[in-house]
Amino acid sequence: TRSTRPQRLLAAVQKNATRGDPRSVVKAIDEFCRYTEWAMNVGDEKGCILDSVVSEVNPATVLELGTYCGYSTVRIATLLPPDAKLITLEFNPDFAVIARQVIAWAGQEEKVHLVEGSSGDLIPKMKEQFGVKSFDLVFLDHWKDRYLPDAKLMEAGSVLLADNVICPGSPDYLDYVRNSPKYRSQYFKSHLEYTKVEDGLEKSVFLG
Ligand SMILES: O=c1[nH]cnc2c(O)cc(-c3ccc(F)cc3)cc12
Ligand SMILES: [Mg+2]
Repeated sequence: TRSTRPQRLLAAVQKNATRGDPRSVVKAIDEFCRYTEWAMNVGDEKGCILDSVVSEVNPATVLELGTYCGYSTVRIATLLPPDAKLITLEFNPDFAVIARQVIAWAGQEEKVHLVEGSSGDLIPKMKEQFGVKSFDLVFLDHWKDRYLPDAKLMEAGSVLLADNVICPGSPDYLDYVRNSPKYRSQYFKSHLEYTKVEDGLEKSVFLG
C-alpha cells in the first residue's frame, strides 16, 4: 500500500542528510517540503524566528506540543546546551514513529524525550512524572483548539511561543494572551511554511 507523507519525509532525510548532522536534516526536510511535497513543519522562515526566541530564552527545559516529524524538535534541540531537556508530546503514534527516527538521524536523542499521548492528559502529569514544575519555554504547534486550554494548564512561569496563530489560526488563544494582564504578547509576522500565505508566531511572556 501507498507510503504516508511522514514516511516519504523520513526517506528524504535518510537519503539526503548526513547522520549526526542536525543542520543537514533540517535542510533536507525543507528542500523536500519546498520542492517535492508540502508538509506541516514550522519550516525555514518561521524556523529562524523560533531559533532566535530559543537562543534569547536560553531554556534549561522546553516543552513542545506537537512533534509531527520532529523538524522543530531538531531545530530546538540543536540550540540547547547538553544538560538541557526538551520534552515533546505527540498524539499521533504514526507521527511519533517517524519523529523518533528523524531525531535519531540528527543525533539529538540525548536531549529529547518524546512522549505519546494527548497534551490535555499529559500536561497535568508533567510535574510528578518528569519532576518539572514549569518549563522555561513552551512551543505550541499541535492543534489550534488546544492552544488556549493547554496554556491555562501551564500558567506557571513560561514563555509561550505559538505557531499558526493566523493560519490555520487560533483566535481564542490570541485574544486571551493579547488581553490578559498575565502575559506580555508579541506577534512575529511571517508566512505559512513553504508558501506566500500569511502566518506568524506569537510570543507570550508569563508575568506571574
Ligand atoms: O495542524 C497543525 N498543527 C501544527 N502545525 C500546523 C501547521 O504549521 C500548518 C497547518 C496547515 C496549514 C494550512 C493548511 F492548508 C493545512 C495545514 C496545520 C498544522
Ligand atoms: Mg505549525
